Amino acid sequence: MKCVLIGIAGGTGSGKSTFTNRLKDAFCDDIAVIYHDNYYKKQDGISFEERKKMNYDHPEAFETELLLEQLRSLRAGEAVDCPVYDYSMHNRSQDVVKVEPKKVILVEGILVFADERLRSMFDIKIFVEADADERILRRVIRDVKDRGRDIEGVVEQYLTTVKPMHYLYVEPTKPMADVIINSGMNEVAFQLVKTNIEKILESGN
Ligand SMILES: Nc1ncnc2c1ncn2[C@@H]1O[C@H](COP(=O)(O)OP(=O)(O)O)[C@@H](O)[C@H]1O
Ligand SMILES: Nc1ccn([C@@H]2O[C@H](COP(=O)(O)O)[C@@H](O)[C@H]2O)c(=O)n1
Repeated sequence: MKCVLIGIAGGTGSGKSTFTNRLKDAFCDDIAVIYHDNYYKKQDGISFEERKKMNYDHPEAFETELLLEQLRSLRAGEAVDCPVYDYSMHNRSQDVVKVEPKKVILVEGILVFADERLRSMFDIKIFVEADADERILRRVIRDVKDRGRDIEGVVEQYLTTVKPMHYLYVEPTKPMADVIINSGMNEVAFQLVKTNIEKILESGN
């Protein structure tokens, strides 16, 4: 079975997960979805207070080697146990999620195009963009509602690490994408990608 890997990158709050989850809802178990965030390095030996202060927007924050290894396994037709990240603890949880090999695999994350080894595995590269002010406003609401954060902490983290790392590592990957979409809610972009995936799933390879 030929496996098609689709990378979905973009800044924090741009709408990557929104776009990815719409595709997942459309195709359910016919496709696999992997989130780079689940591959943030394990930080068991560091206190919660220390973990809180770490830079989570630098490529070194991720165990990308494990993601590469698991994507190779999936391409070879083997199921993998993906790690699961707990944002409220700033650490990996004890859980794993079994992901079965599929003909189409979506890989989503802020930095999935920043690592050349990962970038070169993608057959299709999509970048979701949104203005920085919209992204941070969405992030404040999401982080407080869903990720156990307070407003002061979100603002401090944004100014010290998220914003500078975005311009150093995320934004420069935008021109590397095959397609740049202006919103995770863009219906035309969604239909184009959906049709493409349908064709891949219908093809006999
Ligand atoms: N175009 C949009 N308009 C309004 N809200 C949006 C839009 N895109 C995403 N959101 C909301 O913003 C938040 C962050 O979006 P998300 O898709 O999780 O971004 P990302 O995965 O890129 O960080 C979510 O609560 C989502 O519902
Ligand atoms: N412990 C952590 C780990 C990551 N983050 C932030 O998550 C952002 C990436 O996820 P998106 O859904 O927003 O793309 C990234 O910008 C990290 O700063 C965190 O806050 N805490």
